[in-house]
Amino acid sequence: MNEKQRSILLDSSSRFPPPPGVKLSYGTSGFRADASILQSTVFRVGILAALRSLKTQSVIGLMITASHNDVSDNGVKIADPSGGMLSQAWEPFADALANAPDSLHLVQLVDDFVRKENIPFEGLESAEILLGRDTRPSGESLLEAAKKGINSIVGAVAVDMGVLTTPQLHWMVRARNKGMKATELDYFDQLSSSFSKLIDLIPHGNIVNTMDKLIVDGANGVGGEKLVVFKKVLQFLDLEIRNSGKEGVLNEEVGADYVQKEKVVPRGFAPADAGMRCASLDGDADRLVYFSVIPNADNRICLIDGDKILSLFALFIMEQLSILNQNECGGENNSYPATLGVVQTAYANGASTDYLKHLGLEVVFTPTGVKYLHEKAAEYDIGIYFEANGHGTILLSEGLLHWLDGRSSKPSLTSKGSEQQKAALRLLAVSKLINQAVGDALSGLLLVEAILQHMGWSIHRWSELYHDLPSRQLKVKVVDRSAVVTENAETVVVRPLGIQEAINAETAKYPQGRCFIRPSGTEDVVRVYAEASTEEAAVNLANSVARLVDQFLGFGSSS
Ligand SMILES: CC(=O)N[C@H]1[C@@H](OP(=O)(O)O)O[C@H](CO)[C@@H](O)[C@@H]1O
Ligand SMILES: [Mg+2]
Repeated sequence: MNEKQRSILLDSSSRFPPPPGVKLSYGTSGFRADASILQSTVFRVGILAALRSLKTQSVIGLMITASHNDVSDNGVKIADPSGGMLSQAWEPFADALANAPDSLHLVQLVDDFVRKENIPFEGLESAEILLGRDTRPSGESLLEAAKKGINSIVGAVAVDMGVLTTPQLHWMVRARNKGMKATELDYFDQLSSSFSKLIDLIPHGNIVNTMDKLIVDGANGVGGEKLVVFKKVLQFLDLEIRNSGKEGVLNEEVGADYVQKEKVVPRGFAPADAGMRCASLDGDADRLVYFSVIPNADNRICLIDGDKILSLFALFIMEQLSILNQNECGGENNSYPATLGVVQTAYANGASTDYLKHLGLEVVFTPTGVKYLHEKAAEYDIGIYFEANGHGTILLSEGLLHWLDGRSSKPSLTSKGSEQQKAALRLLAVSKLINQAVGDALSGLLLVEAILQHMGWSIHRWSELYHDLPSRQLKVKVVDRSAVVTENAETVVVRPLGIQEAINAETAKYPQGRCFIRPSGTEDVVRVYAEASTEEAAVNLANSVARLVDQFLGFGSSS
């Protein structure tokens, strides 16, 4: 770093001192905290984004959001050139940068890192960072802090894309780096045209849902706002949007996280909605769950979570692959040996995993956090990943897409051949509809709707694919959640010593019992997940393991 660059950085960073006594970590999905303490962190992530852009010589994204967390929280994360999450190799630097005690340390850190990573840094190179934020009131001033961070690196340019869903920003970064058009209009165009394509390709006689409207809970956030705009250009789908943010508080008793964890109707929905097809987005619209209100059941819902969305997607993909694999009139088999895999986390309901395995699918597990699931799914020609909370997508390999392109344009004289052409066209449309960068509630919703219409299924038919095992999730406040160390995709606790044995002993008391704990990466809590054969058993198991967590790690413990 030359003297001029060093003094610009020193000067600007001295205006963003870190809050005293706060230690932040990049976590499951970027930095998150109460918005009032994030100015310095976001400024520094601006610097990081500029360095990442210089290093990769590509467009980088910076998103300001705290997703499903309280409206008073906020957060910041980076989208890499592919549109995916920041490379995990850079996370330790992100942590060090966020926690540098003053500007001198910060400049030294940047200098060392630039040298170690060989980042071109002569002030001649350019860097471009797309900025987005959700609807949180703190977003605007945090975005200004990010711009200041970016501008303190010579040659780096910040482009404010305004209020966006998280997946929109990731999509734009990916599109820009592929040399494609990348405005919000382009995003809506691509989604609506691929959705229409899938509807066009529906076999005759299957259409049952077209007249039947879908009611969406927008979590009072950006997803609701965007859907109101999108609805105007969207064909073949009757949408009613509630909790679109005009009134009501972001994520307060609304949204996918609330619906999935509490399993009750969100605000804005009533017993009169019983039987309707409903969906919930989270605060930044990267999660999607479906539900239907159970009649006369005290606000309880029938939840269709990420696991069941995954199952629906898997069935559709398998159907298309099986059509493509049929020999055309006994001719040579020119099918593509596509690998298909599904990726889940320990939060996946055990019944879903059994169901998927029963279908003959390869099911693998990773730790919580899309960065892990995405990486694993990318190992397959078609990788489908979902967290139970509704965050997920389908990745299709370049090799497969190339083959499908050829297959879809090959003229065919036989009916089987034309069926195969249609299957290829469907998979190509899926690859355009479903966000290849990150899980996306809007594109996921359209794919669900297209598949339900393709299958001719109601929400109830879909829900009956399998029955979830009763489950319960709890949060426990502890002295230091980093004292919990897990392995085996978070299913086994290795620290503190002895707690895993105690959890095992509790779990063994319950038929079909399964239970694990892990430190949250987005909140200052330890999470407990329990599953068992009855509702009561799942609740009891979760409660007794929560007590164990409190004994080992709580404020009355000796740790
Ligand atoms: C149990 C649960 O829902 N965990 C969520 C939550 O992470 P935690 O590390 O559990 O706080 O937020 C992440 C980011 O949205 C999401 O990827 C993850 O699935
Ligand atoms: Mg989210």
